[in-house]
Amino acid sequence: MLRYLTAGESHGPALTAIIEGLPAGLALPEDYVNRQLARRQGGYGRGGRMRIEQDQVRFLAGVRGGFTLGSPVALHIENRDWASWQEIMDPGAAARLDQRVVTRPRPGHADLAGALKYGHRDIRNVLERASARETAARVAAGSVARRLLEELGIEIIGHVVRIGPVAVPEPGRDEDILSACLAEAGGMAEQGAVTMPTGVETAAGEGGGMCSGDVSTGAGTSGEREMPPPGKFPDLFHLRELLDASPVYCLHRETAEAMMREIDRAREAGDSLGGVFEIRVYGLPPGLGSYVHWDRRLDGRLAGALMSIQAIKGVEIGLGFAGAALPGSQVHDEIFYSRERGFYRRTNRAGGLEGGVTNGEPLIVRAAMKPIPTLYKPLRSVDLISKEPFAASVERSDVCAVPAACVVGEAVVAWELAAACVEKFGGDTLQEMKANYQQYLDYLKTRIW
Ligand SMILES: Cc1cc2nc3c(=O)[nH]c(=O)nc-3n(C[C@H](O)[C@H](O)[C@H](O)COP(=O)(O)O)c2cc1C
Ligand SMILES: C=C(O[C@@H]1CC(C(=O)O)=C[C@@H](OP(=O)(O)O)[C@H]1O)C(=O)O
Repeated sequence: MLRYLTAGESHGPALTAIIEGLPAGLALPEDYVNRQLARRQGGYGRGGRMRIEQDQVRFLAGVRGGFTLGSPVALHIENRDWASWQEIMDPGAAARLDQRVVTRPRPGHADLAGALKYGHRDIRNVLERASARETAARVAAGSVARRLLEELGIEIIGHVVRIGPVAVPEPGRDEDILSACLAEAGGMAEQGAVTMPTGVETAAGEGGGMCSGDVSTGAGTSGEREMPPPGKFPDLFHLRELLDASPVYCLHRETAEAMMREIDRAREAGDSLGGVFEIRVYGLPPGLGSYVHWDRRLDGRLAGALMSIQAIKGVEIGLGFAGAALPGSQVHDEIFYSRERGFYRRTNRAGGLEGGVTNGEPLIVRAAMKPIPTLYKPLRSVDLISKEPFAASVERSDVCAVPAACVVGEAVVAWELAAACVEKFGGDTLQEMKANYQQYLDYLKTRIW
């Protein structure tokens, strides 16, 4: 079983995570995790705190010479802002508990509910842990999971599709959102797919028909389109470069610019914005998750993980809510067979999951983030102690954090998928896990062809 816990206050000395259940022998360079941490810190609309922090992971246990040992992995991320908060946040008796006390709960944050639940009279005791600063630790843990998935030829990519009222254009009948954005970003979609760069050779390299990674079979597709030969993937390396170059992690250039203008408008108005991001996973074998129990369904686990991210209020898989308005004939992905390709689909409206089990198509999930609760033009609230009406507290804040949340989304999706892989393929060493995976792929070949 793969599990993890995080600890740490936003302005405390550091964030910590402990991960258990990783196989021994997994290469885990700090730089790999740091790259994801840097992406999480990015995104247009972030507040002043991100100019202070420079998140870097330090492994404290479970890793030696850059490889996992099989023992629990402990990791640590320093809070640079601690330097300004030491007196107030000191874990010892010296803490100045009378300083920077917060008593005016912000609507939409955990302030009031948390203070009532834990008996706090200073809301600081709530916001320090409710803060999405915690997501730095989750991204670090998720990066470890992502590294494991790479070894199995499974790759994750996320992009922002909406910020406030600005969304990437609805895809045409024969297009899905990612390929439409790609085409706009420079005709990449036309270049088509390339073979998977990493992973278990047979999972991707031999193209055993497990992974049909065509972006054109994405959710939002109402038309049908032939998929490329099995084992082909979109050029994820290039895609990631394009995405990282966008300040809002959106491929559609015009939309990205409009998103930034909208964030500027919100900032000037003392307001905040939410949005929607989409995560896609390529190279998944059929058979992860299970329909046999509610808590083993992968759709439920993924939705739970995404909903557990601060400010995420909705999750869709595949067509999601749009599917509810359509007849079944326009929703379900018909099954075809050919000698070259085995079983295959021409559409992927299910988003890669049927019955809570991966079906071999790319996974497509979207999450909706509400607007940031802290407003520079604060909403009305009531003082926790005096019960007098006041404008809510203004803590330094982001105006929009959807791009950052997208990186967190990638991390938690990676985690759930890695956990499902560990559950299915097991093994104390990476070598053993890969051999088990290979055996499963060999078995699948006998069923698919
Ligand atoms: C990456 C990220 C950054 C965030 N930044 C802020 C912020 O600067 N100010 C704020 O009030 N809320 C911010 N939030 C949202 C709050 O953490 C969140 O709304 C709060 O914890 C209450 O949880 P809930 O919205 O899930 O109910 C952020 C969320 C994420 C995912
Ligand atoms: C620190 C992070 O995000 C924080 C999340 C957050 C909140 O209320 O969720 C409030 C802000 O905290 P501060 O008041 O210290 O600026 C954000 O900066 C981070 O993402 O690393």
